[in-house]
Amino acid sequence: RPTPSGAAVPGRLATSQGANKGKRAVAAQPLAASVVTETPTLTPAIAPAAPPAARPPVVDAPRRRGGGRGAGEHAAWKSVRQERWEGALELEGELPLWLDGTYLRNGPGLWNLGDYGFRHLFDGYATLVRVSFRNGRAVGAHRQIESEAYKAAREHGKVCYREFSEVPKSDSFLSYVGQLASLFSGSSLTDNSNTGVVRLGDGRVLCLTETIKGSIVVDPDTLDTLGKFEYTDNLGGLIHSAHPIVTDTEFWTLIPDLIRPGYSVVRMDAGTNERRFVGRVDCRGGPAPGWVHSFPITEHYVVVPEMPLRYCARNLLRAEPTPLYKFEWHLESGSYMHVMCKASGKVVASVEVPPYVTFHFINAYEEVDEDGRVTAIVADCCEHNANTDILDKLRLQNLRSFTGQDVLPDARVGRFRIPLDGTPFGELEPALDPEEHGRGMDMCSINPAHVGKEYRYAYACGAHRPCNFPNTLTKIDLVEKTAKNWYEEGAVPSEPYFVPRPGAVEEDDGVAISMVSARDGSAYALVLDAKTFQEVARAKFPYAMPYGLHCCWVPRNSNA
Ligand SMILES: CC1=C(/C=C/C(C)=C\C=C\C(C)=C\C=C\C=C(C)\C=C\C=O)C(C)(C)CCC1
Ligand SMILES: [Fe+2]
Repeated sequence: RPTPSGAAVPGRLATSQGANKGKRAVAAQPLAASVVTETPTLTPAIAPAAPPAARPPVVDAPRRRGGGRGAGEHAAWKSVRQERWEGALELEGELPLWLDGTYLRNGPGLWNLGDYGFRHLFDGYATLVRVSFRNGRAVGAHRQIESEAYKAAREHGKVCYREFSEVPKSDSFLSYVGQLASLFSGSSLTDNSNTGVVRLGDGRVLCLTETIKGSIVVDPDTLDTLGKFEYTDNLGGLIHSAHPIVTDTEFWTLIPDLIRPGYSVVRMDAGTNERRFVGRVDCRGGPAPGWVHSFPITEHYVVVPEMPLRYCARNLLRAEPTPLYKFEWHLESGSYMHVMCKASGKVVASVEVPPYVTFHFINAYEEVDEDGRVTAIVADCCEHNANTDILDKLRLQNLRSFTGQDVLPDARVGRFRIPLDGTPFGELEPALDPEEHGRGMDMCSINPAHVGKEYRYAYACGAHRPCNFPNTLTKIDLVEKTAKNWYEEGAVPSEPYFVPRPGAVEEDDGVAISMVSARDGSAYALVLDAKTFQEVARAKFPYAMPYGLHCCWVPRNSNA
């Protein structure tokens, strides 16, 4: 049956009123077509195109379908059960009236193809969630992003592109040869943009992953997939950082060079699709660049991390996942931090630092002496104690089998100090006692007005132990070196996203919004007062919502 998007998905239509029957639900404005397109319980989240007998043999033994309703499995790790939904959300508490705009959250929400369950959290097809706030009310929605990878999987009932740990299974030697060829061209890599979502300075909203082809433009109101974001330059490359730094006027990103190990630092003006080359950083260690999921900038510099967890072209080609997926650990190669001047593209510092593992930089800023000269760069990140175990812990099987044992590896706020005076070494120390946030630390945000500048507060996910995944929200005070924590038994909260109050002067004047998947299968957008870190409201979805990664905020009429 066609859904409003035209996609054929098995299921039934129900109005949001039906879904919310008997509850105190208030619509922000009349919703013409508020629909649930739901798949019946325990049927595939995506219908296979052909009956199993007609499908080519599967090389890998199919894993038991994850995402079932098995007791003990948390809803955070189960595939979203509908292709799309929109409706008014039931409110508990009072939303601030100034909160006027749309919170968007991206993430890998669909980990099943028929009976086949994906392995890793990062493999899932992208699910975009929206919560629009207006006049103290909230309307929610979600929708699958229509990447080529997702559309092909839906059509053929199998993985057709190379995901984080999943690869297409060849059914013949010829198709294997074809796959190898497509791999070298990059065309077999996924465009499943399941990682970040950013609002560009010109108002376009982009969903992103680490492949350049996985930059997809979406409509923040309808959640329609509008098409590929085509970069009109000739910079090439297959992968980039999943987290560009975006301001009202520009977009900075890093493009790793896997052939001649290094990174291109590039910049794109708002309103254009053309990235411009700013400069190149050569790697100090080998055999490949370190993984750059994110990086920080300051007012005048771009910080380029080179960690010993490095890309591995061979692992990109492998049919079965290796222990570190597309990466390899090269402790002997050293760990480095490089600093490039934004204006000249020159590398002004390149220092060796203690080994580290990070996905997410929090922020960076310049340290100046009494004459106003920049003497060092301070860069903070969510650091996993130089331990790659976290990648294995994020396998779905591990996430779904929490037995009460404390298995989440320790993490901290790692603070780098990179001197600009030619000293060959930089420092890496915890910015505060990690016990303050339960030794869990990832998925961070800060007040956007402080990007690249001195700052005091960061919002992130921390831990209340024992746990197998970050299960608290934490507000870090980097001056007092303390944390305020939010915790609810059985809750799996996603990145707390800071939204400033319009006109705010103080850094923490605003709210932190997080989507929470609760143990009882419910899900809600939690709004915390960023100053006190106390709950002000929750807007409840009438169905379970899987875990998601990153968010952005689109203020109302920001483009008018
Ligand atoms: C890495 C490559 C690819 C895919 C990357 C994807 C899909 C996502 C990466 C997401 C990350 C690193 C998220 C980190 C989350 C950390 C958490 C929740 C930590 C919690 C710990 O306490 C492609 C697209 C397959 C291409 C090759 C490289
Ligand atoms: Fe990320």
